[in-house]
Amino acid sequence: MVRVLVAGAAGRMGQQIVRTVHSMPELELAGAFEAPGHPAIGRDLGEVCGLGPIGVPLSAGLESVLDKGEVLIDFTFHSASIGFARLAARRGLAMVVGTTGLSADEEAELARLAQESFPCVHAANMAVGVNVLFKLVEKTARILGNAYDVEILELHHRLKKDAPSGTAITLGRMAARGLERNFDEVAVRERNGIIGARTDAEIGIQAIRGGDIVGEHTVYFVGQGERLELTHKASSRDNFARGAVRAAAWVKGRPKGMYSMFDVLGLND
Ligand SMILES: NC(=O)C1=CN([C@@H]2O[C@H](COP(=O)(O)OP(=O)(O)OC[C@H]3O[C@@H](n4cnc5c(N)ncnc54)[C@H](OP(=O)(O)O)[C@@H]3O)[C@@H](O)[C@H]2O)C=CC1
Ligand SMILES: O=C(O)C1=N[C@H](C(=O)O)C[C@H](O)C1
Repeated sequence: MVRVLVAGAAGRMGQQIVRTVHSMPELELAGAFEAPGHPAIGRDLGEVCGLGPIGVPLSAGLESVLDKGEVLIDFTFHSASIGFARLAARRGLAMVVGTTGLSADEEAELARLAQESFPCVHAANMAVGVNVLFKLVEKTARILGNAYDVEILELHHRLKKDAPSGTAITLGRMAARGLERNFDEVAVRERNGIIGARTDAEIGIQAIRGGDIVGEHTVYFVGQGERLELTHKASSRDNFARGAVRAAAWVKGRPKGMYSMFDVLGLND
């Protein structure tokens, strides 16, 4: 039995994770919370998530449920995730972090805290199909090489706060790895005005926002006279949540350190 805590449990991903954990007998929904002051605090979590009453209240803040759980699943907001990681580090609480939009400093702090104090799975996308796409993009970039321009397009719902998506950034990093380029040096995140010809090395990323698009990513390898497009389309949040819950079961009892979904899925070369 894995005792799971869910951060941001009234959010889009939080609700989906609650429903997924609730459906799995090998996992126990030990606690769930929103930030103090959230209007749903005190309500039955099952009511909040459309399950009907389950006898678990939505609590106020991680500290109020910290002692009840073994693994914290976090899909919230970059600054909140870092706060949770600091608390997890003090208690040795395992974490699954799906939150995107972390700054470079926050990414580094999360990695340092995990390496020093607790096991953590961190991935911009927990869907199996996207993690296969990450591998395909690295391999495709290595095969096609410098003769093909790499461009990435991502589409998400109108309420998404960060851009470009964490998945698009990871796709860029995988392409850069395959091409032996430094992604941070070659990434181009916006184009506007008289920008001149495209450079050979750049990897472009564009973001579209609208309606209720769950998440779509395409990597274009554009050559002379042909192009290859690799696309993933999510039509529900279920695959993200199932990946996160699989990671939670996997990470319990692991040595402290930072892990990815490649570790969880056995996709490391
Ligand atoms: N790795 C993956 O597979 C995926 C990652 N994501 C990422 O997950 C994150 C959340 O996405 P989504 O669910 O759509 O966003 P939502 O805004 O719907 O949910 C986030 C929830 O976290 C809450 N929250 C914010 N700060 C705190 C805090 N300090 N303590 C407790 N709860 C807090 C929010 O409350 P409030 O509304 O009051 O701010 C909200 O309920 C994003 O970064 C997104 O990119 C999304 C899908 C898949
Ligand atoms: O905010 C979202 O919705 C999503 N965010 C993740 C990201 O930024 O990559 C993953 C998924 O595409 C949905």
